[in-house]
Amino acid sequence: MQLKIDALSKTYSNGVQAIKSVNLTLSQGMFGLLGPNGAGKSSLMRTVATLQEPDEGTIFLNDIDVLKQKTTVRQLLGYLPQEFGVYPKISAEQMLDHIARLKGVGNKSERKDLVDYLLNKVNLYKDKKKHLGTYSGGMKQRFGIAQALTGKPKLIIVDEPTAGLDPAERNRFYNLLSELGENTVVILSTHIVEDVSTLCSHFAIICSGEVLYTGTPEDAVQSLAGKIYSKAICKSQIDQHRKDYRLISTQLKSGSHYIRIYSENEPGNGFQCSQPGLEDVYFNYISSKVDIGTI
Ligand SMILES: Nc1ncnc2c1ncn2[C@@H]1O[C@H](COP(=O)(O)OP(=O)(O)OP(=O)(O)O)[C@@H](O)[C@H]1O
Repeated sequence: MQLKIDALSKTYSNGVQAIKSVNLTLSQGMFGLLGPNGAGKSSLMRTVATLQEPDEGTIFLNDIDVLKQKTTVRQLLGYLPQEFGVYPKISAEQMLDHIARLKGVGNKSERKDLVDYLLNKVNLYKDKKKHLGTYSGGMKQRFGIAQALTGKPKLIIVDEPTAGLDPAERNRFYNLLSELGENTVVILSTHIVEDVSTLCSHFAIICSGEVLYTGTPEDAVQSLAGKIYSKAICKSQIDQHRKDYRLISTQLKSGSHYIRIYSENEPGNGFQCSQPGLEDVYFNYISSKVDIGTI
């Protein structure tokens, strides 16, 4: 399976250009689409999920023309949108049964087996009779994955699934997502760097509708080796350092302000060379587009 996006653009009627000539090629496995709020991730996801039209460009899933063969794509698609509404007075079991029926599983016992299998997979089997309205945020997200997996999808899109989950539930969710990549293209849209470093073999950084980087997390981090420097400073010195250096992030740790800068050469002035991380890669690209103080 391969998903190929070429020269995709979208401008909304209010004039916001949410996608700017995006080119991306995704193979099977987990692909992270990383970007700050408003980067255009959901616009891109909705377009790939056949829910909105671009102004220009093409998307192919193998030889299927995604923008033209919508019904074919929908049969192969599992989608967990950012805003995943549930019917509060229906149990998980009833809802999944209904979704399986909509996805064409007509035989009742086959459907029951499928629903049980999926609920077991997302660790909700024991809660299957509970109304969805009583589920916690993490349980709802796991249910969202179960519904996205109904019908053996070849393309799975999960849009910011870990936002708002506590660390334990996020871990549970990571484990679940890590199993999805085999034989499918999985696109995970997120603004959380850890989501990408934990799960994704490939990723892209997107900001203001543009793809700024695409590759593996390892290569991205390696490209910054020996170029990230850090030091602790007073808050009042931040603005001056912002002027003097290419400041890529500031962090408050135990009451002290730590800054990280990108520099091709040894900057002196008390800076220590620091091991780069994926967060540095992210901020390094994003800071070229937006004021990191606003991220
Ligand atoms: N239906 C719409 N009409 C007009 N503008 C829109 C619409 N949907 C999104 N936008 C704008 O397009 C830009 C990209 O938004 P989008 O939701 O795709 O980004 P995102 O990366 O998913 O952000 P977030 O993480 O906040 O959801 C933003 O400026 C947003 O305000």
